Amino acid sequence: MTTPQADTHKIVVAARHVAKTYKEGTLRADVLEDVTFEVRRGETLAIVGASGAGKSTLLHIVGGLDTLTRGEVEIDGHLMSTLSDAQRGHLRNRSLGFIYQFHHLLPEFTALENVCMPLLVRDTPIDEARERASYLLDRVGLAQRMEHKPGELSGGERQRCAVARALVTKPACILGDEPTGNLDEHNAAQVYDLMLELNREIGTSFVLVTHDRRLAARMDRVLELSGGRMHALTNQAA
Ligand SMILES: Nc1ncnc2c1ncn2[C@@H]1O[C@H](COP(=O)(O)OP(=O)(O)OP(=O)(O)O)[C@@H](O)[C@H]1O
Repeated sequence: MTTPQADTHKIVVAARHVAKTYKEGTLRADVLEDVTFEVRRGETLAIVGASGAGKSTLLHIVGGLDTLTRGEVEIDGHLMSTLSDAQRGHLRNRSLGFIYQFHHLLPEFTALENVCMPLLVRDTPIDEARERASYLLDRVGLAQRMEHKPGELSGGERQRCAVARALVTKPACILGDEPTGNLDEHNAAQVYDLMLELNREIGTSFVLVTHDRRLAARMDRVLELSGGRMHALTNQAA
């Protein structure tokens, strides 16, 4: 079995010369001009940048949720552009996990059911799904909250549940768009602690978009998106 430390040279996400232009009638916005970056197995990367710089657009493209105008994206060794829609969907489900600013948990299901869901849709036997989901909920400090529905959890607890749900399939990389943007400083730091702990334990890479330079500085590398391009920043606390 591959240990988290092994194979750290493997590239799990690569964006090469990615460009994105939005066109609506005569309006044209060149949001991404030439974006290139790579993420290695187990690496944590923060993407910062001004509002409107194109961070969410980039994450959507990398996650296969939006199309690019030019360039290419490779996930876990597969070039997205060479895949059919079904294959792309399959790759996304198998290799990527997503965490958003708002948890997107299903309100009518318990925390345990929410975390089991990504495994059940892949036909994992229910007992195995429950065991894996319970383990992760325990790891994010929700062992006593598994039977609670999202409405019965605090904001921080809901976000920790979303972290467990994103990691339950052991994806190669998690993409997070302001995953703690809705939390106060204390809860945001706690969720980052957990993500970094689980990153070390499971070996899943993280690419997180954040406005918070201090949280960004806790990642292995920080890249700034500006002028439609990526710029490496020295990683030091703000
Ligand atoms: N579907 C769309 N059609 C046209 N323009 C869009 C569309 N989606 C985003 N844009 C524009 O692309 C630019 C980048 O938007 P994006 O949401 O990627 O920025 P961001 O860096 O994530 O910003 P923020 O930090 O405020 O969330 C913005 O100017 C936005 O108005």
